[in-house]
Amino acid sequence: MADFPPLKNDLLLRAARGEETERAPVWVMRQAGRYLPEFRKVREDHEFFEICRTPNLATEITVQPIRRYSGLVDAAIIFSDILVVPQAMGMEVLMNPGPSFPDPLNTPEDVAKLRSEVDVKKELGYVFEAITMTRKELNGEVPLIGFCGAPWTLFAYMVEGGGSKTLQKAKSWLFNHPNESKALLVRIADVCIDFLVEQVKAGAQLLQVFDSWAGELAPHHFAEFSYPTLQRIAEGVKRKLAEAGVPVVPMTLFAKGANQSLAALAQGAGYDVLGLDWCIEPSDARALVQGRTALQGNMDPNMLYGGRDAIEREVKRMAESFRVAGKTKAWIANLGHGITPGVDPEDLKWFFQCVQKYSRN
Ligand SMILES: Cc1c2[nH]c(c1CCC(=O)O)Cc1[nH]c(c(CCC(=O)O)c1C)Cc1[nH]c(c(CCC(=O)O)c1C)Cc1[nH]c(c(C)c1CCC(=O)O)C2
Repeated sequence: MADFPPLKNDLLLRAARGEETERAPVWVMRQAGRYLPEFRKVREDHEFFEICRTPNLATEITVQPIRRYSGLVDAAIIFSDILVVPQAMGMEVLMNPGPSFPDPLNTPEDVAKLRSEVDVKKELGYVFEAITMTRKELNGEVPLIGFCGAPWTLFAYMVEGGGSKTLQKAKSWLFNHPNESKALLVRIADVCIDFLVEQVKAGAQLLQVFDSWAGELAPHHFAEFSYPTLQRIAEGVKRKLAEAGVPVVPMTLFAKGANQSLAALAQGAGYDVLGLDWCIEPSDARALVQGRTALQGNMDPNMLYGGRDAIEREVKRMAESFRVAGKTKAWIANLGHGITPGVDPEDLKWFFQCVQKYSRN
């Protein structure tokens, strides 16, 4: 592993380990994105996946919000996309403007079109290069988060061929071909494990798994189809890191909409942090996880369109609801999903400032 500048702000890592912190660390999902004029400027000249594949561009965009919000934001997340894993498995993915797969998996026979062995170093080496380059560029200012999509969410994109309101095709697979579906979910999980392990070797200091479509499944279907592969990833990553003699990093699971499954996830999925969407009261989530995991979240991203007073009231309320016995502890402040393109960057700055103010112990 490369030698990196010492970390100056470890709030994120301490909160992820369940510790009390002087204030809550804060970052937001999609913080390097279209709401930032400096991001849109780079996008004028470069395609989305071109940026992902060009380490110095991915590095530049990853650090844009860290520069703009210096001292206010406590983590960077590597600029990439969850759909680089289906690409590594041999699928073509376009971004125009949403994701689309020209040749999705229509039937279980189509699985034969995927690469039988995926060498993540060969297919996704550009991500690892970007991570190493970003760690150097960050100069220890904040920790760097690596990530991947959850098998169920990736499976849904690979079968649907893009976004979908109903997930009719993906669910038809689950219900008509449960065994083939589970086999594919495990195959995706195993690529995710190698991908996350290599991200840590390249310099990622915390890992997040995004199960954006978790809430589309009935809780018992989530338990049957998604949970086992989420557990496989947490177990596999931690075991492989330990075997390689690499310090194990904290892992976050963001299973959007799976609030019914929080207690089960905290019990046995193997993650250090569970991310929350805004549809659950933080104090209720605390009761469900019983102190077994830290929590991340969870302001409704659309609150950022509500004006400064509303943002301030909401952050104050959220910070109180996340407290444990009156203290800020085991909490990573964030939105309940990604920030959207229309947000005024100054309103996000206000959100960060409010978190710093109201989460102080
Ligand atoms: C489902 C999903 C995707 N990608 C991702 C998810 C899981 C999180 C979630 O649920 O939002 C994860 C993701 N995508 C992106 C990141 C980068 C890191 C970050 O700042 O959070 C991360 C962590 C960049 C991106 N990924 C994408 C953009 C915008 C693309 C552009 O610049 O035109 C960015 C900044 C494109 C993307 N990528 C994806 C979609 C559906 C879209 C189009 C819709 C949209 O724009 O929000 C797939």
